[in-house]
Amino acid sequence: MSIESLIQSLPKAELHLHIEGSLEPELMMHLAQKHQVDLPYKSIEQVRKAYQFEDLQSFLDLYYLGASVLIDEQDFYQLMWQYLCQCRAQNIVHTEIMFDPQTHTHRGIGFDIFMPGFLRAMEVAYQQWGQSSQLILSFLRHLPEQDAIDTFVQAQPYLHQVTAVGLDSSELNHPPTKFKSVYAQAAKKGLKLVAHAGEEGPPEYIWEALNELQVDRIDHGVRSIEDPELVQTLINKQMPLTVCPLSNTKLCVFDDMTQHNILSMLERDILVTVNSDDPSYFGGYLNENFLALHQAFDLTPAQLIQLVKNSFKASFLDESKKRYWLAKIDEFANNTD
Ligand SMILES: Nc1ncnc2[nH]cnc12
Ligand SMILES: [Zn+2]
Repeated sequence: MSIESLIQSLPKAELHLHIEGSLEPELMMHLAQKHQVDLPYKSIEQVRKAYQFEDLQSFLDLYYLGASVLIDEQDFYQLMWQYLCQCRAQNIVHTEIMFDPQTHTHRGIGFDIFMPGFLRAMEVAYQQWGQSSQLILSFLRHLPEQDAIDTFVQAQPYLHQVTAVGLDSSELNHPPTKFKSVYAQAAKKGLKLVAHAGEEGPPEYIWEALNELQVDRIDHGVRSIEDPELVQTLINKQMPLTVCPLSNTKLCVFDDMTQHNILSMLERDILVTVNSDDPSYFGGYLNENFLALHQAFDLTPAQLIQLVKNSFKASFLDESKKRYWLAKIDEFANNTD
């Protein structure tokens, strides 16, 4: 079987996906028209043309602008539904989805609007084809910690439907330690903890996420390679990194895909996984990320299978489900030798 067919047909998990970053230009333009939101784009082509980024902030500016078209429950339903349909098309059997409440509450759109929309789509996808999905509530790190604490209070009625909390948005000058109290509150409620660290920020931020926030996973973490002691710690702890290759090249974290360090990290036995981050802004969903890695590095089937297995190992699925999918992948790999 070709590696392209293997990428498509292996059952996969995705662990780093911002639902607001899956807003396709078509839906954005449709919702802008529906709600009379004034966007600086006249056509879908113009939206796509605007997606040239020089760093994380230049992307975030357009990402928040795009999210401004999401207003009512049906909009959030449609957004989630379209992503879950992509999961089905790409054979992503389990997904852990980040959402940014403050992006919406700051515009007067509350949890009572977006949560029912997200949850309804997740339920329909589960009923229709058994799609497995979980939610990660992510705090915006460019805002004060008190804002995150207030957001966490607003989230209380929905916490039983949330698996983890996360930390995203502008990384530089907003170290993980800033959010120590709200992470302690989330841990007390039994939530899992993840945080973006070492995307643009220094290895020190990854240390802080580990030691101060006590995270279960690091989102990105590609700058860990600059600190040998940190690398050894990640290996010893088998701390998962949710790496996003197309995102990293689009945001100029690496000059091009051949410079990416995910395969060197894999070789060193760091628990790296492949993810799409914000697929409509970065030019591809999960399979396109694997294909881009294949084009740059000529992936072997063994490397691909290891990366896919890592995503299940690093997931928040219960142990029996993890074992089920890991066995399925082994079975698949043995039958396609
Ligand atoms: N790659 C990324 N880094 C930080 N915040 C984000 N929000 C959406 N995508 C993000
Ligand atoms: Zn991200």
